[in-house]
Amino acid sequence: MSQKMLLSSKEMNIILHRLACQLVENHTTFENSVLIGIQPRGTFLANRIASILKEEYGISGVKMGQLDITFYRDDFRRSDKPLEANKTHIDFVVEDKRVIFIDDVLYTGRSIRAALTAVQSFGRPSEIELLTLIDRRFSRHLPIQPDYNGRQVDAINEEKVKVNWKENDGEDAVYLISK
Ligand SMILES: O=P(O)(O)OC[C@H]1O[C@H](OP(=O)(O)OP(=O)(O)O)[C@H](O)[C@@H]1O
Ligand SMILES: O=c1cc[nH]c(=O)[nH]1
Repeated sequence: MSQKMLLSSKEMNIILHRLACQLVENHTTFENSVLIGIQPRGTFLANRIASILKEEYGISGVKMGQLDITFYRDDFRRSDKPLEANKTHIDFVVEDKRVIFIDDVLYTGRSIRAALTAVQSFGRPSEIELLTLIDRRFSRHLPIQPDYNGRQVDAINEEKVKVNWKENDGEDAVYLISK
């Protein structure tokens, strides 16, 4: 196995600030907008974006949720590894809200397809956008694209993009892992 760094901590930081800035451009005060991190790894990105909104733009109290999609995946019965469900925590209704899904990597699009189904239990949003740190373009199985994206990555199916977060993995970095 070999790994190559795609983004350093410094580069990630620049991208995170740009993504937060693009959100502010579109959502201004976030009065009617909510952030939903896709479990598990999208929640780290959602927390970082929320911190930047607060620290850089003074936008605090943005509604934040975490959505687990495990049992909404179309391939969950095919999984050969034990399923590990995470917590869904959405303590607000999404009815008529502008929802922003946040995930670290967009690959086939199946996780986001599952999230679109899962979120319906919490109401009918007026719109749903997608923010991702890494878009593995040319790998999609479904017509799903990010509205806000950090970096496009071209990788073959045998490779994996791994996003590390300081609070979980001890460092901020993105790696391309070849098996
Ligand atoms: O567009 P997709 O093909 O659905 O891939 C994207 C998803 O893949 C990753 O999670 P994964 O299910 O690989 O879990 P893990 O890497 O945290 O084990 C990542 O955090 C995204 O949620
Ligand atoms: O490269 C990939 C593909 C799916 N999910 C990841 O986290 N990385």
